[in-house]
Amino acid sequence: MAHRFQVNLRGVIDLLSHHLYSTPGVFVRELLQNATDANRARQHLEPTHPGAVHVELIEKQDGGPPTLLFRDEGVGLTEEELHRFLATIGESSKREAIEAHRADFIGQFGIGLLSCFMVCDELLVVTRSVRGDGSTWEWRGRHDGTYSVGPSAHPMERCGTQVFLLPRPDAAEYFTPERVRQLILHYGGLLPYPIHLTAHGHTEHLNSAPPPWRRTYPSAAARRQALLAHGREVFGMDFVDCISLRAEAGGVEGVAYVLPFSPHFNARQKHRVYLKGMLLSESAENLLPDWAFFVKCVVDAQGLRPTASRESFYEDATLSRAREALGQLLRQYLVDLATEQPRALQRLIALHGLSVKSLALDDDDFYRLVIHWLPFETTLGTMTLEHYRQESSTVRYVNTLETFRQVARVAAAQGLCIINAAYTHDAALLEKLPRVHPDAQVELFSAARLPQGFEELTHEEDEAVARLRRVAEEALEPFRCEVSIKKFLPPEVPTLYGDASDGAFQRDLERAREETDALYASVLEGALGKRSDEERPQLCFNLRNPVVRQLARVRDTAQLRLSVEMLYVQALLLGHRPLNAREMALLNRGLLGLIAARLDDDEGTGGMH
Ligand SMILES: Nc1ncnc2c1ncn2[C@@H]1O[C@H](COP(=O)(O)OP(=O)(O)OP(=O)(O)O)[C@@H](O)[C@H]1O
Repeated sequence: MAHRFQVNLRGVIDLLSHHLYSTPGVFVRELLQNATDANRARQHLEPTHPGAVHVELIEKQDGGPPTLLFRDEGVGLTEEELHRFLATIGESSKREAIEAHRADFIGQFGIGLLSCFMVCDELLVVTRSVRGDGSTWEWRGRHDGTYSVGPSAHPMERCGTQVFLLPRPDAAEYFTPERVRQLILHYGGLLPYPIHLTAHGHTEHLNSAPPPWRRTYPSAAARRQALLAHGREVFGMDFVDCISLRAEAGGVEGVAYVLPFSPHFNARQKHRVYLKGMLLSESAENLLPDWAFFVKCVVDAQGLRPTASRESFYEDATLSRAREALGQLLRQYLVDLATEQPRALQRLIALHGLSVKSLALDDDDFYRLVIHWLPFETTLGTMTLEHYRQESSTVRYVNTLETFRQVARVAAAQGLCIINAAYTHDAALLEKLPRVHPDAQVELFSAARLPQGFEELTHEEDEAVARLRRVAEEALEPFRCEVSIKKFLPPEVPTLYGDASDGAFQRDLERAREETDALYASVLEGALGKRSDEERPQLCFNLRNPVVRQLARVRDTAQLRLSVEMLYVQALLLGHRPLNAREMALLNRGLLGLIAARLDDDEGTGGMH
């Protein structure tokens, strides 16, 4: 025999309140939404019906928390509908509506009314249907899952529905006039039907003004001021600029605000989104393309679908078309800035360079428009690509921070401009340059090439450093590092360590070999074995440096070797390259050697008293 599932209502309410809804206050949203949907459904039958929502706090004689009443003049419910739609979780009349009308409703899941049980133990619905025989019916539902239906002792004069909420003592805070007013404005401030609130004998029309982007203004400047003021009110910050949004797909309308600070890379902004005038979420993330993280939006959508929690939009084809259209508007904003207000664009790039770079990477036309405005860090300071290309026909860049650190000082002293493209998107943007501007030359710069431009030694100098060269070659042979001695600027730099672009990779391989087991080591060995002599790293000594000149005169071979080893390790450390085990040992030996030599000196001269 088949049995029916039993649903424990308390459990379901608990589930909703803890996992689906962010706060008990959402019951106001659900009731406003039901009243709005009921008004709409009635307008489908009687197009001239005006529709309104009345909310009232009815004081109790005993001084206890007032009863809250939501009243509409919508379609109402028949006795049969009360049983079907109110007593069955997941049943919704809106799902049955014909396709053309279904999209007009906000509700669709048949669970919204349950949210009332987060703040009350008993719910009374009194209703008179436009489709019924004129009688008034009552449905009384309780949090324990029981309900009763019967004819009402208080017949309604007009069709519509009244929902009475009898507060639970611990939820009394939701039943004060201030709180109800604030919740109505928060969730329903943009709803298309007038919402009236009556409390202490006073009635107020709460949503009299249309949303700021739909109002008319005497001038574009007045509109901009009003929209920025709205942004300040909603998000509590002063935005740099505002961009009007409108997308046919999903019927989206609203404003995007340009953030006054640089957000984290790819930090998805939380947008305030309304669905048919009802606040859906203050933290919707999926509305804009990923690159557009420089704006925060307020939008109202007529044709997007909510998720069951109502707190974001459902990912479907319409949402993706809407996202695409909104992205186009933001792109157009940037294009207009580039062509009409380049200074404003530069200010925006200074704040939101990452967003702009990210879009330029995906979009060739936009790239062409903005690439020359984009700033890059170079060995000669930060400059735009336009500035760079005025100075040098070939764009040279390095793609790791280590290489940049290694070459920056020396390259700058030679007047060589090299871009640090280790930042997000920079290397990819530069590599794209010749594709978009065929005359541009772009080159990945290798630190090993830097010494090629250094001044060669004279014959006498060459002879004077012969010993230094020999000792250095022997000392660095175990590290497969070659030695050269030249003259370069600045004189304060004693050595420059340079390797080909894959040098760092080779060093990583060597370090990995030290740290892995035999089997894996043999695999790495294969990779290392392929390395040719041309790829060997090089330590270039600078004879302009006083220490190096002094070294050339040192007679004691052991002392000379120790100094060379220390300069080698120092050069690696300056490039922020991790040391391998042998290099660590070298550093330790060198430091201890220097300390010992210093102590010997002190003892010799009677340094300790
Ligand atoms: N004010 C009202 N006037 C007429 N019918 C109503 C009213 N409130 C609720 N109903 C009926 O009760 C049903 C269930 O309402 P409920 O709020 O639980 O779900 P829903 O609005 O259909 O969907 P959702 O869970 O998405 O809100 C509705 O589909 C509607 O038929």
